[in-house]
Amino acid sequence: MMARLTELAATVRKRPALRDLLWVLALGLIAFWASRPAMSGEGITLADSQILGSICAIMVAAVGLNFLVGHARLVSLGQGAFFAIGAYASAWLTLDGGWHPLLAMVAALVIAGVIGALLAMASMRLRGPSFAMITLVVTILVERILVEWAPLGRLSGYPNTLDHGSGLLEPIKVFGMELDPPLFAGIPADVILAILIVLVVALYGYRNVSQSSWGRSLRAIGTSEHLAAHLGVNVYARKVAAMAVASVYGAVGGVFYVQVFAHLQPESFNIYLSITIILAVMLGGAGTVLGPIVGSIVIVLLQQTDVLQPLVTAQKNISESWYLSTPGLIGLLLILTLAVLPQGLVGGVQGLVHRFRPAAVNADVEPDAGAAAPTAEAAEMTEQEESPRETSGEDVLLTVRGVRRMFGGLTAVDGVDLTVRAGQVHALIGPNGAGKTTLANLITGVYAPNEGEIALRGQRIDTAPTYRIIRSGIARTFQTPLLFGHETVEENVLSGFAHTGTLPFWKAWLKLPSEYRRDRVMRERTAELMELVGLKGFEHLEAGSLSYGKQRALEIARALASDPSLLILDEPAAGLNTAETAELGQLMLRLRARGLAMIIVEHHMELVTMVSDEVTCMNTGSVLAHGKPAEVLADPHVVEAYLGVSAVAEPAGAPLERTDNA
Ligand SMILES: Nc1ncnc2c1ncn2[C@@H]1O[C@H](COP(=O)(O)OP(=O)(O)OP(=O)(O)O)[C@@H](O)[C@H]1O
Repeated sequence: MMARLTELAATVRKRPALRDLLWVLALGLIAFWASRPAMSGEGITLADSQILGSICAIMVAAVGLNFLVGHARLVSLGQGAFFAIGAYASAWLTLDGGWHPLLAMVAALVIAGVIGALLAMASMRLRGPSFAMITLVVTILVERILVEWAPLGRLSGYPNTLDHGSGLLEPIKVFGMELDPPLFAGIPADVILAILIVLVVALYGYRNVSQSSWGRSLRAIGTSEHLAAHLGVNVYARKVAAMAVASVYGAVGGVFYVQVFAHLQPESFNIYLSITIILAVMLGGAGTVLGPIVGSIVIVLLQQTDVLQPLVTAQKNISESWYLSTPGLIGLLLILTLAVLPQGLVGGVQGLVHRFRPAAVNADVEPDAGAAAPTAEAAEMTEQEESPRETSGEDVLLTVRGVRRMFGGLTAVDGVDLTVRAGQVHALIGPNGAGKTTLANLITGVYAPNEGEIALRGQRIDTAPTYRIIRSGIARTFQTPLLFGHETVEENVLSGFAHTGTLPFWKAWLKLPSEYRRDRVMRERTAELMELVGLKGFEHLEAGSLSYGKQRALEIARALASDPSLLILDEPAAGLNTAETAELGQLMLRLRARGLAMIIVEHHMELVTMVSDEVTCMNTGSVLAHGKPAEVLADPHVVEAYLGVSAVAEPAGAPLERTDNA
């Protein structure tokens, strides 16, 4: 029985379409179960309909906020403001504008999305507390506008039959069905059903996005914007889009609210609403798919039912004057939960599952055999690949001409020339502070040169932003590995595909069949890359749990996922032991054999000698020597720059040892 269940689970895991279908079915069943009291003969009580409606409204707003807070790590205290915009705009357009209610609802979402995007454009250069403060101010501002702007003030207490003559609105007619008068409390049965259907659709799209390359791009932004740009993501545009999407989801919550409560008053949309939504995300587990869903249910039940009443009574029995009422108890429970489970309820459970999973998933991997060396298949692949290279070695891929970069009074790179040919490895060496990393940063657009030109295949790239340079065929790794530490090895490699930067939101949301196909291709390629770099069997481990050597291999696999024509490796051997360095050398030779051009910034001279075709030595920002590895490493000026002593005192051609960063 158990074996069958495990087999079944494995089958489901391997079939994404089946898994997604089961997810939607499960959601649908829960929604159906939740709507039954409302649809039964007697009907749902007003109180229960409002609890259910609140759960739906907070849930949809919370999953939208999760894009910002959980994935992109942009803490927004403004989700309540977009909730309010959705509620008021849909009510106002229906009531005062005389719009068809459905059209008014759609327009309300568009208005919220546009306001969200404009706010993002104005504030997205900010991060951390500054961004949170801006969103807090927006929440307060929106509440004040609702209180003080006369046309909206008239909506308070809606439906106000005296002001609007709208005692009983016409039913909404949709697909031949008639929904009971909208915005009118007391007859909410089919309104609840409609809300549940919209909720299931919204959650399905939310899950699709979270698990897609679009979701990965947000997590990349949350980890490091520098990294995200090097994965081909237009960070600014993606943050604006994420804010707009989150705002629309917030507004959907407001639209739900209006339909269920049929009552608008500004106090319902103050800062506590924003706090409730963000708490739902954090309590459930920011960044997880299920977290905000679970968090919303828990927080609304705690706030709106009397589950905590026995605790209040128990305290009162001890002291009539000193006790915590429901809001105080909710606060205390939240603090305790987050103290025990900092990743939230769902995040905490997932963390536990991960802790026990590696042993099972990697039971077939022998720690040292599988871990330290590429598999036999990879070795075989290597032999085939190490046949003569197809590139001529004469095709110029990258040219750097007279590039200069200054930081204040310091010239970090001073008139450097460099040529990298297709399929060749070009090593950049030089003592600490020579300007090597700055040159790599100039090539990938982190800095713009003050003077000079950089061109890839003859096309100038020195004025292009990083994400465009990456998309034109350059990939890189970093001096200190930049990985998604809490995500699996496989997810890290998947984030390297160009799709992370180019997938449109609507395609991620809808997840059309073409996306399933693309996902399968990316996963197959990911498996090949992991085998190539010696990470086979590590797919499901957390990247942060890998050894330093494996982390560097993972960074290389991720960089290779974009299928670059030039790979820049910044000190790939730093922190590796001798065996790991030798393995890295073998990997680089295999990549070179495949025709991949590389720039390697490195201090490890054995590795440089082993893999490079040309070497450029920099010192104090300038090129000191350039040529074949043996010539450059034996150059007395290079020896002197490294050892800090006159080369005359050294025996000619003495092997150069690293003196720094060992
Ligand atoms: N963003 C920056 N702002 C100011 N100074 C910088 C910046 N980046 C680099 N520098 C300076 O530019 C010089 C060159 O630094 P760079 O990191 O390029 O050297 P490097 O050759 O890569 O050294 P290492 O081998 O230690 O990595 C150093 O003096 C450094 O302090």
